Amino acid sequence: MYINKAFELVKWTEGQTGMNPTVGCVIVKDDRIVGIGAHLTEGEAHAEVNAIHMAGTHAQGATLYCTLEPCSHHGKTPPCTEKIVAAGISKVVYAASDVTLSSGVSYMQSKGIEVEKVEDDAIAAFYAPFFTSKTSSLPYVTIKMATTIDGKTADDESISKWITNDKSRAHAHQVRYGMDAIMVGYNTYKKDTPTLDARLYKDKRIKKVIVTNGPFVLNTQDDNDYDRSRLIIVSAIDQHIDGITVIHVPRLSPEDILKALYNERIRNLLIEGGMQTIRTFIEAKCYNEIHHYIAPKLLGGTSKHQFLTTDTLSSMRDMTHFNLVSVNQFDDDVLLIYRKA
Ligand SMILES: NC(=O)C1=CN([C@@H]2O[C@H](COP(=O)(O)OP(=O)(O)OC[C@H]3O[C@@H](n4cnc5c(N)ncnc54)[C@H](OP(=O)(O)O)[C@@H]3O)[C@@H](O)[C@H]2O)C=CC1
Ligand SMILES: Nc1c(N[C@@H]2O[C@H](COP(=O)(O)O)[C@@H](O)[C@H]2O)[nH]c(=O)[nH]c1=O
Ligand SMILES: [Zn+2]
Repeated sequence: MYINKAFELVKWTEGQTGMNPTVGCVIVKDDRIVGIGAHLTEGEAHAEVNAIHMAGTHAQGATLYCTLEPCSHHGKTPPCTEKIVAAGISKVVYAASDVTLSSGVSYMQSKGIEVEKVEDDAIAAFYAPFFTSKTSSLPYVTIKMATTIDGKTADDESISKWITNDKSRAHAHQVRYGMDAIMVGYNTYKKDTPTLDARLYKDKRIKKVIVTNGPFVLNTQDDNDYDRSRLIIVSAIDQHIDGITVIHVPRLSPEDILKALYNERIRNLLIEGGMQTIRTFIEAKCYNEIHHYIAPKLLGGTSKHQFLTTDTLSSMRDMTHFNLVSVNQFDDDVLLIYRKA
């Protein structure tokens, strides 16, 4: 139960720790919370250190609950395990193992601290993108699309607002909130001038990435009211645009685009379309999850704006399989979340 309180702190501070994971920590003594802490800013104190600071002398003999295994390495700050020992904590409970760093568990145990790992599916799922990205040095890629039941993403005039209902779109904003960047193809940018923010959460931090063969020209609407520092243009041609980050990726392959975005400190990437862009990432197998919102509507027509068309039809033998992760319902809409099998 206290581990869930530590996870609440993670949800409050999600998205503000740059390349570091968001971590929450609660210190409990005699069934009373004596310290709480979160990692608030990259380069500054870790969650455990903030919680220990708050607990003061109450940390002596207390149990520390942390969403992530306490670190044991000298990074931008000293190891939390040393602070935990020095503070006199007698038990540490954590949920997610830090697979990218050497473990501090045996060090804490050697100092007489009881250490327990609890299994928590929600916390494990929360950290999976972080560790996947850190071990691959590529962003964790979520592809999102909103379609009718016949798989259409826009009408004949390329208008797509709106296929899904308000609740689905509010959920999509919640997903956006956890992202470092949202990417669309140039056609979607030209057609929609999407804001690609999590405005329901008053979030202005997420980068907006547009992929183009170039040259890129800013839409009038963006020219007037857009914070240019949020824009990243991934372009096949070298181009300079005042106040905007333009990354030159000559071949524009999904692999090269992802490497370039990781170098821009993007760990968690949402690709929102359009379907030409999504197709190149699906065909190159450059994604980790697919979020498919389906509205109970039909648009009909041929292959135009069909969410996925490919040159060849797979055989039963070599078709792509997915694992269904979850099914969510928003009034009449559904959201299916898949991962590669
Ligand atoms: N329902 C939904 O979920 C969504 C619907 N939409 C709708 O989809 C429509 C637009 O989709 P669509 O026409 O498929 O286009 P896209 O938005 O996918 O844009 C395609 C263009 O992006 C550039 N591009 C993207 N990736 C690459 C790459 N890897 N290599 C080279 N160029 C790349 C190229 O532009 P260029 O060569 O010109 O530089 C390409 O022609 C709009 O009507 C929009 O409203 C969009 C998003 C989501
Ligand atoms: N049409 C459609 C979506 N479309 C996506 O949302 C973008 C607009 O985002 P914004 O300008 O931030 O509100 C649009 O360009 C496309 O990427 N999303 C959905 O959840 N449901 C929908 O029916
Ligand atoms: Zn630490």
